[in-house]
Amino acid sequence: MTARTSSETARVIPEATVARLPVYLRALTALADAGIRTCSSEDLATAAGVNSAKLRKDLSYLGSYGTRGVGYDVDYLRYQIAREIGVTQDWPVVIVGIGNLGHALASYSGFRSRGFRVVALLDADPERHEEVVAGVAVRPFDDLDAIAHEHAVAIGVIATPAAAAQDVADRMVAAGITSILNFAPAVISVPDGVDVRKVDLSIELQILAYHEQRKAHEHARDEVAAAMGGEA
Ligand SMILES: NC(=O)c1ccc[n+]([C@@H]2O[C@H](COP(=O)([O-])OP(=O)(O)OC[C@H]3O[C@@H](n4cnc5c(N)ncnc54)[C@H](O)[C@@H]3O)[C@@H](O)[C@H]2O)c1
Repeated sequence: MTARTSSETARVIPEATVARLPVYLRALTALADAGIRTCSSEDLATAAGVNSAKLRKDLSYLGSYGTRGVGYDVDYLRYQIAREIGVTQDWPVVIVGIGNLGHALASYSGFRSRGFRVVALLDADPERHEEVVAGVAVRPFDDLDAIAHEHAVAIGVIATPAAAAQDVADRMVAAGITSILNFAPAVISVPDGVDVRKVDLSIELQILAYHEQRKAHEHARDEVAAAMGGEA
């Protein structure tokens, strides 16, 4: 998604910082759940898995600098980040394609606790209609327009096969949806003003495979070097 601006100050936050804000929010929630009221930037950086200089720079975009010797107030920083991301408000979401992945997404309780309310599950297959997943009935895909308008839906999730993804995206855009989370392995085009985020776990696995391969090469090289050192 594009960088958000706060309604109060209209600052533009770099995209890389925006991507880390939810990580800080999750880390702060864990600290708050553990009863921790204040934390240093080092504590928070460790909990979030980033370095503390980067964390301080990121939080400075929110106008949050902490208090010298005290650190950050956990609850207040949570509120500031949640407000910046926009999760202090309720976001109605529709999920299209209620197969294996759609079921898993629809059943995930973590969306609601982060401010995302699944208002509808839609599928083109009549055999899926009237099934209820996590308390929400699966409805015909053709109901998208009516539902999007009724609930002022801004965010749509695509969990259909790749071949259907562009058509689903077009229908979402026509229904007034301006942010799309696409799980289908397809590149979709959307008009200006519509944000698309793509999630592809197989790409993440391939990145890990690359690192595994590099580690294996380094290990083999070290072994050869050790063997040659032993011969000398
Ligand atoms: N991004 C990831 O990491 C990731 C992980 C797993 C699966 N996927 C992708 O997610 C998608 C769904 O996978 P799945 O295993 O749930 O598939 P699935 O076949 O179990 O479910 C797909 C559902 O989409 C529905 N559908 C098909 N065309 C439609 C249309 N035009 N409008 C509305 N609904 C439609 C089908 O009826 C079906 O219920 C696939 O594209 C798959 O490649 C992505």
